[in-house]
Amino acid sequence: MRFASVIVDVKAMQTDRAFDYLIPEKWTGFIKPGMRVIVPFGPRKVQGFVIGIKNESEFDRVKPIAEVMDITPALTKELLDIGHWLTQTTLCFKISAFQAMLPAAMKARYEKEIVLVSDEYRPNLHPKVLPWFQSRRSVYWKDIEKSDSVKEFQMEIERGVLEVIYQVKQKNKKKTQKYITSNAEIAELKKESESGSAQAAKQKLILDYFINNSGISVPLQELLLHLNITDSPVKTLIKKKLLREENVEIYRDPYEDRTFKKTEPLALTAEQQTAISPILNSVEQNRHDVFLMYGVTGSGKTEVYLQSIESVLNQGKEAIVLVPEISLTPQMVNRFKGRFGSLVAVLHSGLSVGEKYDEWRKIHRGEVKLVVGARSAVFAPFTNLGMIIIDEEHEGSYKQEENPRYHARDVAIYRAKFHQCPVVLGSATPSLESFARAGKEVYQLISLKERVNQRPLPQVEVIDMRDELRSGNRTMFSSSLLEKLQDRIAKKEQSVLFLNKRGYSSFVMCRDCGCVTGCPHCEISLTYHKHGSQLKCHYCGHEEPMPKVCSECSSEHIRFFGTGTQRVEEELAKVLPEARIIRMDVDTTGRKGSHEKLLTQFGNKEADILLGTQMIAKGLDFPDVTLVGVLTADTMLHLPDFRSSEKTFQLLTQVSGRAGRHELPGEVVIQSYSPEHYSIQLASHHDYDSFYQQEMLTRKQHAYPPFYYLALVTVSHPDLLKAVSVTEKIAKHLNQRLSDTVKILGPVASPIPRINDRYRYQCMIKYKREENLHASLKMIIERYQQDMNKNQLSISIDLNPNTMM
Ligand SMILES: Nc1ncnc2c1ncn2[C@@H]1O[C@H](COP(=O)(O)OP(=O)(O)OP(=O)(O)O)[C@@H](O)[C@H]1O
Ligand SMILES: [Zn+2]
Ligand SMILES: [Zn+2]
Repeated sequence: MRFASVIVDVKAMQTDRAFDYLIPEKWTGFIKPGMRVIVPFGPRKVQGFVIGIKNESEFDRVKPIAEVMDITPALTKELLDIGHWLTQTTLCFKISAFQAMLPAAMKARYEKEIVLVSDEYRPNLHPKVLPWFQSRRSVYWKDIEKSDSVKEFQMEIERGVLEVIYQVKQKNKKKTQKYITSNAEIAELKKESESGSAQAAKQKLILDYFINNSGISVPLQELLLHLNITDSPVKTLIKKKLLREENVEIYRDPYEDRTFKKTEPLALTAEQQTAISPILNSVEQNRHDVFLMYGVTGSGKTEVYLQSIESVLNQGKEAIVLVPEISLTPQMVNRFKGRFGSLVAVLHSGLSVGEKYDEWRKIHRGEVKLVVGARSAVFAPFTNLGMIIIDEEHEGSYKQEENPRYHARDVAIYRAKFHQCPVVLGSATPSLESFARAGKEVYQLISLKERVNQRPLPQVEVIDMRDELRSGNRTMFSSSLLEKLQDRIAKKEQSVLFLNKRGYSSFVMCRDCGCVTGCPHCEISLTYHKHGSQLKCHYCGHEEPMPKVCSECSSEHIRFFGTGTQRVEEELAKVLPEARIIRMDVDTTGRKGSHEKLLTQFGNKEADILLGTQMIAKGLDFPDVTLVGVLTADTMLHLPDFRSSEKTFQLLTQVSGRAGRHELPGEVVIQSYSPEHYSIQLASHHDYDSFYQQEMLTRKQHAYPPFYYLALVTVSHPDLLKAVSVTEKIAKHLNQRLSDTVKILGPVASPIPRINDRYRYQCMIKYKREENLHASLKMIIERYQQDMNKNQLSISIDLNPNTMM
């Protein structure tokens, strides 16, 4: 008898281990580690992952597996191993780790179809499989499941002649395309071709094509284009039964209606050449190195990525490129698709569940060699990885803020060690952690200090907005910025206006009593949305109409403050009526494809000014942009977050980097209420090195990363006293168990003390090396497991928190 060790989908401490299940006779040899199964668990049936197969079980009453969900393993051995590692390093449940590595489409139970990959494989199908495909190309798995041929099917799938497709229910039906195949022996085609009359010249052309490419199945459109013919001779040949047409399902390719102009590798500049050579070296020698490519904005990092990837693909290996969600702009995608065409899969949150799954399938089947994607693309199921690149490596979004709370950089390095291949971390403003590691030679530092062709970095002017106010300017545009905007319009050049929205939004305040309208469920002010004149809570989703009078003092002098992009757009229209403006924010980019449409319009010079939030800060490369204006540089500076200076510096450097990237020189205007702050001053001088020195001093002084590691325990409960008392006990427990070198801060209220009617308390642990930490934190979860299951208590543990919020 054979048994499977299964991790079940029940998220609790007691069930976070493998359970034994009997493998029914007919599934013996079929079930493999990495497959998902349905198993009985208590009175219910739950999903689970098989992590191992064994001949014995130490238990005597072992229940059998009820159903098999996969036909080939969903997770490779490597990914299973990563799952175990994630469990240990992020303290998540094993099941959460495994689920995080699969596309959403595979998290649910969908109908499975088995599809013949190509008609040419039909004659060679296994005799037990062949009858199913005699006159069809696809069969439902639920029909096969009942037969005695499951193992043969599995073999054929592993061989790549059959494919499993999960039918994700979608509004739009599957897409199909007409394919043309020859329907007769070559000899017959030849006979027809030679007998042809003059008016059948077109037919001869087609016949010769199928004679020379025997067995080919070609999309009709492609054939017509290739031979420069209409479809009527094809139809004639189909009527003569010499050809046959068939509708074939095509992938839902989100980029299909786009043509990508093929690009060739550029001749590298001397600096790029120096930068790429250690990377190529590492690729050639299959060595695991981590490179930190520190290159100023516009220094041509992307070209270095592209040519590094080329060397990996030439070796027959695969590569992963991670980019932050927000900079996964069409411009960025175009650069990879333009160079590597259909070898590229793209994964990001803008795709539908079905599209994501289709992209994932291409990776799983080995049809693509490169994936460009956001954070979770680091789990792409490649088996022969040759490189992982992380662009904008300093970005906070590489850290997942829910279980498993992993950082993509750590996963990338872990995978690259396994595959003995390099990791390239790229940024114009590396995170302090990474730069410090490069300083200690844990990472190899590669520097690109100049822009391509020695183009200068833009001139930056910092404006003190308090002075503007004093001199009577009450608008949100300093006179200098306004002048420069006018100048650009006159010269037919373009400008980018950036509004830093994070940590700052339009709130409603009573001018008589100063009362700010807050969310009734969260300790945070409501945000004003002009559309529908609504107030919304960005944490719990609560909505209410804009009040007419103050709820405290009944005054009618109630109005909204702050500068949303809509407000800026309106103000701009007043001071610069002639300007053509494109606004990009969550409201204008909500619909699919609108993001891209707006950028294309801007690229076509249909507007003078691109106005937007974070989403325009990165990755954009427009030749005629010669002015960048930052309206409010300091909105992030005062957030209760030890990274606020670093984030401000990074953001200002990135936005400034959008100006003057091509022939025309660029200029930047930064408006601020605290212009003397070092992160603003040093960003305006493009001085990363000094910023690094200064910020490291502060971090050292206050015992923050990279000098100390952090762990954050957040406790929440509807009852304030309960939240406080649990946090107190946790702090005490940690104090007793951990060494004296550890600093434990708290309990204190979280920066947002209440969300969704739950009070939040936290306790922060600062440590350098602490053997006992993981075990002690695990004990906490065990201790409170019952309370968490039954009494609405929630405890979250974040090792390496990215924000303190
Ligand atoms: N060797 C080269 N020769 C000519 N042009 C180049 C070369 N390398 C890069 N470029 C061009 O220089 C511009 C800037 O390069 P790229 O966008 O790769 O910089 P980057 O370092 O990735 O910038 P950022 O960090 O600001 O996004 C691009 O338009 C790119 O096509
Ligand atoms: Zn009031
Ligand atoms: Zn709320």
